[in-house]
Formats: sequence, structure tokens, C-alpha cells
Amino acid sequence: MISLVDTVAARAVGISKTYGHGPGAVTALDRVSVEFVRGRFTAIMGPSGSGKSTLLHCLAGLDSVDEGAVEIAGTDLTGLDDRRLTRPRRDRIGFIFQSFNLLPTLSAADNIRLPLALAGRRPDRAWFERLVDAVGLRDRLAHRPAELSGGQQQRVAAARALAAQPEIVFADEPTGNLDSAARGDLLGFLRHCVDSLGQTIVMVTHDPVAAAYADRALFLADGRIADVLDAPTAERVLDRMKSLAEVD
Ligand SMILES: Nc1ncnc2c1ncn2[C@@H]1O[C@H](COP(=O)(O)OP(=O)(O)OP(=O)(O)O)[C@@H](O)[C@H]1O
Repeated sequence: MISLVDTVAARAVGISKTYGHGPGAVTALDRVSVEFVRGRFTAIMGPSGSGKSTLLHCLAGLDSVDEGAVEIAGTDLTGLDDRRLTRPRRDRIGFIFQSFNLLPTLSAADNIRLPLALAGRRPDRAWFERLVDAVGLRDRLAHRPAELSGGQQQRVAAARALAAQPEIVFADEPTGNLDSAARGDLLGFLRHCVDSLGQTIVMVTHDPVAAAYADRALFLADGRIADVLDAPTAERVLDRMKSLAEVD
């Protein structure tokens, strides 16, 4: 029998996060509990200011929580100082940002391999080749970021996030700076990574079409999980967004 613990890539247990003190304090997360099962693609949605980025940053160990616990592959990140967070962040977590964040002086291939180089790890050649094919960048590997389109740059960033075969990949509005063709390419790649490479992906998005690529959409409102939709379609996501906006 497969233990449930083995199937969970990441979980948050009752996490809260408040920014600031006194009358100006903002509760960005209010006792959020959620699990991300291995090999699944989750979209996080919700109105502006509902806590989506804060949740992603806390799950990825980029921000600390005030209360509760975050686990990645059974390792509790809560309470680890920056030094002790370095390894899980580097080895177990991939992150894709809205603004690509590639190193301008490195080729696409070296950008993809950078996390492994920093970790002193030898790239798994077969995995690298699969990633490069999946992301459709074989004829662009020697190019620097400035010689690539925005969509190609974001696909390099996505391949970089997956290079170390992390337990989980977090993506914060990865399609925010892309046109619709590039958006489709990137989301198709992320979907492929889940279906064919067994990766686990959690993506913040405002876009119902992007959310429809996921297996599940979580809706945040005022720092809490307000709703969950399995097998989301763009229409159903839009309906939920409208009803959450009405409650607001
Ligand atoms: N570093 C910070 N200092 C103070 N307040 C913050 C900080 N980061 C976020 N907040 C506040 O916490 C709340 C949640 O912010 P967060 O960025 O997580 O929301 P979001 O759902 O990702 O929003 P958006 O869709 O606009 O990106 C907001 O009210 C925001 O102003």
C-alpha cells in the first residue's frame, strides 16, 4: 500500500503570515492548510491582494511564516535559518518568476544548468536532453537571453527550474509577460512536465485559460482558501472568480 505521506510533495499546515504591526498590519495568510500531491498541477487563483504570492513564497521557503508549518517531501522548513534553507531550496524546489530572471551573460544551456553548477552537481545528461526537447529549445541552446524572444526566455527559465529534478516547482504568474502564443507554449510545456516527466507544479495565475491547464484550481480570498475546483475549465474558473468578487 502506498502511504499517503509518500504521495505528498508539499504541504502547509495552518500557516499564517502578517506584514507590519499595529493598525497598519495586513494578514496576508490566515491559517491556510493545503496539500500538493506528487505529479499534479495546481493553479492558485484569487483577487489581487488575496495572498497568492505570499502563499507561494512561504511554501518555497522564500518567506517565513508566523504560525504553522511548511513541509517539502516530509522535511519541515519552518524554523530553518537561511543557511539551513539553502539546500532544500536548491535541491528540492524550482521557482519560475514572472520576469524570467535569467543571467544575461550565459547561454540558454548554461542558464538551464546553473542551479546544478551552483550545487556542484553533475547534470543528468539524459534528463537535460529530455528537458531541452520538451521545451523545444534545441536550436537555441547557444543563444544568450537577449537573443531570445520572451516566450523562449521563459521556457529557458522553466527548464532551469526543472533541471535539478526538484520535488516541486512553484511558478508565480509565469505567463504574465507573454503573448498568447508563447503563453500556450509555456503552459503546454508545464503540462507535459507533469504528465510525462512526473513533476509537481504549483502556479499562481490570474488567467482562467492558464488555470484550465491545471488538475486543480485553489481560490484564495482574504488570505484563506475559499474554494477548490477539480479539473477546472476556463468557464468554470471564471464563474468562481465572479462569485468570489461578488462576496467581496
Ligand atoms: N512585503 C510586504 N510588506 C507588506 N505587505 C505586504 C508585503 N507583501 C504582501 N503584502 C500584503 O499582503 C497581502 C497579500 O499580498 P500578495 O502579494 O500575497 O497577494 P496576491 O494575491 O499575490 O496579489 P496580486 O494578485 O496583486 O499579486 C496584500 O494586502 C499585500 O499588500
